[in-house]
Parts: sequence; structure tokens; C-alpha cells
Amino acid sequence: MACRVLGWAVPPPPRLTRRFLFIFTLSLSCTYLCYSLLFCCDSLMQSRGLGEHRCLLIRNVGGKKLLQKSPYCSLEGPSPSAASPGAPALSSAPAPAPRLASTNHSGTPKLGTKRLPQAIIVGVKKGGTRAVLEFIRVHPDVRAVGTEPHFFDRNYDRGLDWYRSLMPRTLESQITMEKTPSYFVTKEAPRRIFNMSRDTKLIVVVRNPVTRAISDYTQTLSKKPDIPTFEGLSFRNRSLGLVDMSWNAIRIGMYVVHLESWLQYFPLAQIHFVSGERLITDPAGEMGRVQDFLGIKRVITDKHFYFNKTKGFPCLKKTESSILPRCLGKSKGRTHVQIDPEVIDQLRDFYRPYNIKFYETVGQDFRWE
Ligand SMILES: Nc1ncnc2c1ncn2[C@@H]1O[C@H](COP(=O)(O)OS(=O)(=O)O)[C@@H](OP(=O)(O)O)[C@H]1O
Repeated sequence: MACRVLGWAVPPPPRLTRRFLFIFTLSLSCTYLCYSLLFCCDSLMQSRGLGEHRCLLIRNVGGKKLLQKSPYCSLEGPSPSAASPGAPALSSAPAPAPRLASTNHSGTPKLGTKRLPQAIIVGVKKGGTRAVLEFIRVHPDVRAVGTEPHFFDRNYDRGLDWYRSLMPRTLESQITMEKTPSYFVTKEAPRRIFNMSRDTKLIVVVRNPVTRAISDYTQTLSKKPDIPTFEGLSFRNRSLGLVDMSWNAIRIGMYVVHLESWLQYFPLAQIHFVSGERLITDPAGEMGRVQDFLGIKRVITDKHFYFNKTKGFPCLKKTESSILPRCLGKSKGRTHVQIDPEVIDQLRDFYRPYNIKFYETVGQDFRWE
């Protein structure tokens, strides 16, 4: 049989066959023994090195391919913070963290720590805040909450622990961010954010206040088709040119008025203004300045964007979670309702002094005239 296996044409003498069979069986047994020993050692090494293997994974998930061991790998944090709800802490130091690389139900490691945001996009509504958030979160050093937490306006009573629990886990090198555009016009927001951390970096996306108001109105109209006309809502007395400053859509655009409240708590250098117009015409340029302001490397460049002709806006070639191109949703970049050009002129006149004062205060001309 061995002859057949080995393909010999002429069978060898029987004594030789026996000897060969003996040697063949012996070598097979040795091979099996060596293999078993090697496999066993390998398994042992793997199980010892698992922690380290995870550490390397941690670094990759953070988006940075760092090969040195992370100090996180061997750390286990104490129990969660016992701060009472509704009593915001005075600093943004990370909460006494749960395990840094604990596992979830599926056994996947949960990486990093939930931290309070170090940078917040505080406004303005319809300025282009979603675009800035979606663009900046492509950066490996930034992690952000997708939804608007509305902590400093609607949910403040829930306390900082609740707020922190909404945040994504981050590595120490990463910046946590959120965006809630209504903060900019919330009187208490500057003080509350200051109380959380006086070092919080603030980003305000501003846009021509007339266009912003129309955008705002277009959005409301899409939800409540029965509201009065834009022209009707804009004025207390149209023939006298009395603009209704109590209407939110108008009030939000009086940027300098709201900015005063922020400047009582934060120096101007801690507030970065993004031009909503340039964000559309030159997203890479605007995002370059945002990255500089955040003190992170200029990773997001023009290579990340393409102009989508159908959408009529710049879109991302890939996102934080996908390698596929993505534009913002349907509610971003909507066709605005047609407004009487005379009303637009009246509103432009109304906003002019506010705009000029705003340019002077921030030291930038946004060219809205
Ligand atoms: N890249 C890109 N794609 C789509 N839309 C873009 C983009 N960049 C800026 N914008 C402008 O963002 C406007 C919506 O602003 P916000 O995201 O701040 O709106 S919201 O306050 O969160 O509802 C939205 O306003 P409308 O055009 O009125 O819909 C857009 O003009």
C-alpha cells in the first residue's frame, strides 16, 4: 500500500518495507507531537498577550495608528462620579471613569472615557451648524454627539452627569464636541457653560441674518403649513417699517446682541466664528480655521470634499463611520420660500447696524450687505 502511496513502480523487498513503515510511523508521531506542543505554546502566548493586542486596537479605533502601548491598557478607573444631579461641577475634568476598556454585551471592548465637551458649536440656528459638526467629526482627534443634547437650555436640571453620559467615549488625545444652536440665544447658556469649564471653546456659525431668517421660516413652514406669511410675521407695522424683534426668526439674527452675553464670560479669543457662506463656497478653508482654533492638525482639507451638483452643496467624500460619500440630509439645503424683495430690503436695512456692530466686535467683515 505504501508503495502505491509513494507511487513506486516496483515493490521493494518485504524487510525494507517493514523498516520503512516503522520509520514512517515514527516520524508521523514526532510531527504530531511537535505540532501539539507548538500549538499549545502559541495559545498560551495569545491568551497572555490579549490585553496588549487590545491596546493596539484601542489606538487604531481612535483613528491614530500609534504603536506604543497605551497607558489605558492596564488602567481601571474607580466607580462613576457621585456628583448630585443638577449641581454642575466647576471643571471639565473627566468623570471618575468606568473601566476604560470594559466590554459590552457582545464582548466588543468599550473604549475610552466619556468626557464633558471641550468644544461646543453654540449657534446659530440655520447657520450651517450641522455641516460644521459633520465635517469636524471626520477628524480622528474629534468625537461628537450626533444629536443635539440641549443641555444648557432645556435639560440643565438633569445635571452634568446626565450630560456626560450622552457623550461618546474618547481617548485622552481626542476632543469631545456637541452642537446645539439654540445655546447662542439662551441667556443662561454662557454662565452655565462657563461654570462647567471656563476653558470651553465656542464655535458660532453665522450667516446673513436675512437668509437665516428665511431659512428658519422655511423650516417652520415645512412642519406647520398653516402659519402666517413671512412678510406678515416679520413686521409689527410694515408700512412704518417696524420689524418685529420678538419673533425668534428675526431676533436670532441680531448676533451682536446675543454675543454681548457671551463676552461677559468668555474672551473673544475663545469664540470662533465660522462664515456660513464660506462654509458652502470653501468648506476646506473654513474647516482649516476651525481645526486651527481647536488646536488640532489640519487633517480635513479639500481632499475631503466634492461638490454634489444635484444637492447644490459640498458633500463629504467619506464620513467618520463610512468610506462612502455623504451629503447632509434633505432638511439641509432646502429651497427657500419666495419672499417679497421689498421685505428683504427692509430687513437688510434693519440688520445693517447690528451687522456693522457685530463685525466691529469680532474684528471680521462677513460682507452681508
Ligand atoms: N454642505 C452643506 N450641505 C447642506 N447644507 C449646508 C451645507 N453647508 C452649509 N449648509 C447650510 O446649513 C443650513 C442649515 O443650518 P443648520 O445645520 O445650522 O440648521 S439647524 O439649525 O441645525 O436646523 C442649510 O440651510 P438651508 O439652505 O436654508 O436649508 C444650508 O444652507
